[in-house]
Amino acid sequence: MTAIETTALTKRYGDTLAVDSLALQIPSGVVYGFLGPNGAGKTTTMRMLTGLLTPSSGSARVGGVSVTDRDALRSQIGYLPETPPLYDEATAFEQLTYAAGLRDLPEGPTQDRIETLLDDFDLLTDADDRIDGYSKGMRQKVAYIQAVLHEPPVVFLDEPTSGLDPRAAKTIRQRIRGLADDGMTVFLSTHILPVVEDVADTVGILADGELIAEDTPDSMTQRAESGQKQSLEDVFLELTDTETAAEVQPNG
Ligand SMILES: Nc1ncnc2c1ncn2[C@@H]1O[C@H](COP(=O)(O)OP(=O)(O)OP(=O)(O)O)[C@@H](O)[C@H]1O
Repeated sequence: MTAIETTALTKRYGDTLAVDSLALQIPSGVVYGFLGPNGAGKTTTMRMLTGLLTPSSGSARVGGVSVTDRDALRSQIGYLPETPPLYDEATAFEQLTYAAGLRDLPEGPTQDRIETLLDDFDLLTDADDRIDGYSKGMRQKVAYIQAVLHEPPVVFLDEPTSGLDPRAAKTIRQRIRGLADDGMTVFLSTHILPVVEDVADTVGILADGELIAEDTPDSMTQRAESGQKQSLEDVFLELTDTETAAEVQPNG
């Protein structure tokens, strides 16, 4: 089944073409690494795919639901945005219980699941403290749990390891892989390329709102001429270097 499908998806902000006729076909059960330089249009794409921003033109379906059908979309997706929506005055327990309530999750099993997830991220002993006393990494952990609590078929993660210590970052990496292995689809945007190299099944590179490359990490990093491997970072820098790109233009 196709988890994310976009057709000529486009977003303009005045004269700025932020996303330009994007065509994606992402099957269920994969981790899709969505890369691009600053300002490439990644956040704009994710906001359209999560129903937070109306496309200027084109269409998109997530979990079989049109992104314009926001009510139906809510149960299909989880979203960890760059700036997580948390209530500073709430404790982690309260925040997650509230999020579960908004989604009508059954109380008993959900409380157990919240506790298990908090424990997995070493947060259980802090779970009754207010979020305004949390470090950036602790907030990030709560926001991640909130995004996956209802086990949505498709989850969008924007820089999920931001502010996390190496152990917590490793836990998230393993979980991302685990989610996909359980059949969920993970749309992952990050500037930390080794994370993508490690967990992604497919990598898409966006530049100036256009998808300029899409392949498996292995194929992308295999040098066609020499047969040698290069890093995903090298590939990214080569593909998104506008000066190099201009140099290889015919007659350029
Ligand atoms: N609300 C807005 N109003 C006007 N222009 C915007 C708005 N949001 C984004 N843009 C512009 O759209 C383009 C894409 O921005 P976007 O935030 O989607 O990029 P990004 O790939 O997520 O960047 P980053 O990696 O820096 O987070 C940029 O040129 C940006 O200036």
